Amino acid sequence: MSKLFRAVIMGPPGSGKGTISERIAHNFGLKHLSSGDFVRENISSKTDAGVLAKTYINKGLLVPDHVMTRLLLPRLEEMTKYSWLLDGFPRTLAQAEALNSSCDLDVAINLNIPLETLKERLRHRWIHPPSGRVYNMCFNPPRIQGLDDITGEALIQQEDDRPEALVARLRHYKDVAKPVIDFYKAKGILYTFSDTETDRIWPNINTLLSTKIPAIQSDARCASTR
Ligand SMILES: Nc1nc2c(ncn2[C@@H]2O[C@H](COP(=O)(O)OP(=O)(O)O)[C@@H](O)[C@H]2O)c(=O)[nH]1
Ligand SMILES: Nc1ccn([C@@H]2O[C@H](COP(=O)(O)OP(=O)(O)O)[C@@H](O)[C@H]2O)c(=O)n1
Repeated sequence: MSKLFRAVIMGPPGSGKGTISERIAHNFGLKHLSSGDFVRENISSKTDAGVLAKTYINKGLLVPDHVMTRLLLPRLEEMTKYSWLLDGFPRTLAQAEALNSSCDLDVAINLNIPLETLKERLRHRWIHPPSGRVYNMCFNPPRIQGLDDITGEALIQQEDDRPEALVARLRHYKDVAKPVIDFYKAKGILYTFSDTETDRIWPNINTLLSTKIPAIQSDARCASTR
């Protein structure tokens, strides 16, 4: 049987994980699994995990490991036939270890973006919650201001992108990410990309994945979930 491709993409809030994941999903035909979207779906449908998660997100904190793994791992079990890219999970060493016991990763992409760039981007980030589509009023604005390109529905700014929650999120990210980065470095699968622009990072990621993915059988591929 041919091998499926499994990757994670890590980086602080605003580092471009969602933007780059969409490009990867589109170019390489992987499933893009966004942990942030899973959390938001659970919040909207008011599941127990969603109600609990919301109390942390509103404070700019990470959702506890046991809640995140309970949300995420069952979704991965539904994906055993597919190649996928997991965006935003793991965020902590405990999550990385839980993931490690359920599957073998091929690549861990780590986005290293300066703090000032992150702050600036998130100030301008607007999303369309039902689809998870992400816009930026400067970098990729919607065709009509304030409205989603596909549905014409209103865009919103997420509570946790507001400046009060943002600084706490960014600080917390740094503390918890270091052991995860070290974990993947020790496994020899860590690839770090540093720049202020997604468009400069993207060609390097594209080249890396082109060397890793061709071996995958075409019927194991599938379109992005979005
Ligand atoms: N100015 C600028 N904005 C970007 C760039 N890359 C992504 N963005 C925007 O920055 C925000 C954060 O990107 P996103 O992909 O949501 O990051 P994530 O939080 O890591 O998933 C979004 O509004 C993106 O449209 C870039 O190179 N330049
Ligand atoms: N592994 C994860 C993933 C998301 N989350 C929470 O869900 C929020 C939204 O996730 P996201 O990946 O869309 O957003 P960013 O924080 O990258 O902008 C995060 O800010 C965290 O509060 C978490 O706590 N742990």
